[in-house]
Amino acid sequence: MTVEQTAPDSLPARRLLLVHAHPDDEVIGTGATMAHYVSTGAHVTLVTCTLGEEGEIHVPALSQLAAGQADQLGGWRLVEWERACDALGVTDRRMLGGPGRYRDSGMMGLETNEHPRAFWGADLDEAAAHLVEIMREIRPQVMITYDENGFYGHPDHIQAHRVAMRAAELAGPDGPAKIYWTAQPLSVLRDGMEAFKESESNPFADVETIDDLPFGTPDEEIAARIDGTEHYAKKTAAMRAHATQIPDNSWLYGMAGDFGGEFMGVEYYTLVKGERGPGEGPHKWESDLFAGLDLDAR
Ligand SMILES: CC(=O)N[C@H]1[C@@H](O[C@@H]2[C@H](O)[C@H](O)[C@@H](O)[C@H](O)[C@H]2O)O[C@H](CO)[C@@H](O)[C@@H]1O
Ligand SMILES: [Zn+2]
Repeated sequence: MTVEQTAPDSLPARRLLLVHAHPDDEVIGTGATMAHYVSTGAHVTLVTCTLGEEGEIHVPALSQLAAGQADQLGGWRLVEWERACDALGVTDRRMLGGPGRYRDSGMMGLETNEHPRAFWGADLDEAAAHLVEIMREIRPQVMITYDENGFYGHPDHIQAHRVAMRAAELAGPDGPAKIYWTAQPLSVLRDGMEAFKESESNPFADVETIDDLPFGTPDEEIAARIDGTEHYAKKTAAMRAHATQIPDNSWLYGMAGDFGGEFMGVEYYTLVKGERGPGEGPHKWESDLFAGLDLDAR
């Protein structure tokens, strides 16, 4: 956990800020991207908004930590999160407002959404102010967060989107010049559905077509494709650190098993602020989130 301020003049030239909702989101959606930028010398700052107190527990020996029993899952996931960040090489990792300030709201519509510290009910400008403070310290040129649906509709993901976008607005010139939202191209989802058809743990088992999924972006609306396949071992180690959330038989390991494919090793983004830099392929996808930026300008 980074607690001391980072001296502005000690910052590397490229600075990436990621805003996620729960411990484990960072690796599932952006683990390869984070490992890639750490390995190429950029400063990567992860801000996670809750401790994930309301999560499932896939480690039977820890089942009594659950919210309805000892209510210690948040503290345990904090340690999982630190270990996952260590595996990715991310040293600057922070909880929004400090560990425990905002609580995991649970799935949409549950009573836990009304908990007095539930992130879903947080005051937007108060929560954004914590992030503005980090932006003023780090001055990230690039920020990654979720789309307005939080990628799949979880209240904490939707709130993380709102807080991140509000903070970028309030931070003015210290805010990011480019903002990306996590995305999955429809072509990759289609390939994934085909690839998992015969698989025992199939994430697509409950859907007829990819149109039934709460996420998916037309390929032509994707702006960036970040290839982190060389960081296979780091991403898998980071996923294993989140053992309460990602069981050993998770379909995610099936995707990671095909790490060289367009699944876990490659991550995609839409660009919602800033100019798209030079790109490749039929849709001119950027292969670098800092493409087109004048890094000396900040
Ligand atoms: C990836 C992610 O955002 N996970 C959240 C999510 O977890 C889901 C939740 O436990 C649900 O009850 C399960 O059926 C589903 O499989 C899980 O992905 O919501 C949790 C509660 O808010 C959160 O702790 C977890 O990080
Ligand atoms: Zn989440």
